[in-house]
Amino acid sequence: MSAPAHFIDFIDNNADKFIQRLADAVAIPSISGDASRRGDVVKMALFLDNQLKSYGVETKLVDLGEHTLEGQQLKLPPAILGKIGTDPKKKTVLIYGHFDVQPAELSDGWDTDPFTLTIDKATGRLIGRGSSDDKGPILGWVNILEAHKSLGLELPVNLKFCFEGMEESGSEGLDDLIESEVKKGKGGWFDGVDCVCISDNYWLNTRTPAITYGLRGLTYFKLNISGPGRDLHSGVFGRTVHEPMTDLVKLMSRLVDPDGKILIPGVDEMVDAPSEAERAIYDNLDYNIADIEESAGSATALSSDKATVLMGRMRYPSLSIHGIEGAFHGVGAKTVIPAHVGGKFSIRLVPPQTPENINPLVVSYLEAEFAKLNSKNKLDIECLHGGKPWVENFNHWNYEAAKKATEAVYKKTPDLTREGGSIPVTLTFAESLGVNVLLLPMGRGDDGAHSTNEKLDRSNFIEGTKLLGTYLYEVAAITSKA
Ligand SMILES: NCC(=O)N[C@@H](Cc1c[nH]cn1)C(=O)O
Ligand SMILES: [Zn+2]
Ligand SMILES: [Zn+2]
Repeated sequence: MSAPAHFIDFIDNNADKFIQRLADAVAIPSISGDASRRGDVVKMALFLDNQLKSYGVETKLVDLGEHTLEGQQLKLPPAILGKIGTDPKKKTVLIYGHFDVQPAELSDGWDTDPFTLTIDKATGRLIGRGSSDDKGPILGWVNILEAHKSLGLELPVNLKFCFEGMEESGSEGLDDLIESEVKKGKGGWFDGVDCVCISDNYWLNTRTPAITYGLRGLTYFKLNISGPGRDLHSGVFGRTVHEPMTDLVKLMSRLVDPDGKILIPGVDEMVDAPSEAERAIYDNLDYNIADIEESAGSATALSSDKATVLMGRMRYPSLSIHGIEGAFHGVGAKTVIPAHVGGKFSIRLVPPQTPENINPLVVSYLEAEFAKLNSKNKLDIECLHGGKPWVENFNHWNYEAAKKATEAVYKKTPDLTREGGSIPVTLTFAESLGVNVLLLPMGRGDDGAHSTNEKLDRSNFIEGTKLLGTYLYEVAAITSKA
């Protein structure tokens, strides 16, 4: 059962309206990691809830409690649970997405205001924070609902939705919600779910659609080093007191080599080398070094061997240094010794690594390295958040449906990929619901998620909406034969 032609036509004929809806969503700066933007994350939840309701979805906003951010006690933004259709003869597909975004400032190097969707007519790029990660994909589902309601067309499957506003900040509160719904059994929100579909990642390149069966996990650290009672004049106190920034830079330099090797004993060693057969998977993906260098915007790939680069992203851990809170970073030449600095880094994890088995290695290594500095400053190691990696069985009708839908819409066989990023809730869905989980990306490898000038190509938004809709029809078709 392929998607009806009038559904496909509706998507084409309403493309400009869908892009306006994306512009309205991008205009809400729903940055979950910024306490001053918490009201905007809630505003975005209400915007999305309203859209879902207007196309016939029964929803509930779930209070996830409170958390501490930037020293403030804040209410977590609500999660949105939704459902439409209860036909026992149909499969039930659970859709997950997130409506929060990463921080973005014009001064980071954006060419346009990050929270005004800018349409580049020449390239078809829809530029704005969240366009690809993840407002475009979640609005793809809304577009599908609108099409079915407007056309008086029955959905081919029952749908349940779980949308959250804290994904970019560790999905706080969501695991507890899912687990408490699952515990309710028959009456629980996720009762009857047959499979899960998540659209929150990217193709490998700019040409070939992808289906994704793995994600890396994450553990995120902040190393706080403090000493002097206040910021000091470097002319008065330089070579006079232990400097927190000097200690921190030394410690951070001992985490990872420039070639990506992780220096914390036991971390890289936990992961087996690939077999010949596994290596062949990476050799055969439609990908070349030029793709990574084009999307990175620089000819700086760690190797000229494509399988090595791909495995570095998909099946090995990586350690990245993100920034230093409290360090002088303004214009000019301020001669300050910062009194407190907080160095941030994270490790992307792959099976069998988890925050539980990796964090003790990180903490004991850093404590030992700090002791070697003989500094009188104080070190405090904070783990900000974490999540486990996930790898799925792709020999399943859920993946078959996604492959057929991709072939129908894009006339291409999709790449089967593992993703370097993390979506902590994926494993929770897989384990607590016991059903197959699939990632079906909408955007391209050069979208620049989390970066400056994030974009979603117009064609990916429109064809991607058709893809997600067609996938639902293929789920219905495949499972009705089984
Ligand atoms: N599109 C998924 C995504 O970007 N996930 C984030 C999750 C995260 C964790 N901490 C901060 N963000 C990712 O960085 O992979
Ligand atoms: Zn995302
Ligand atoms: Zn993201």
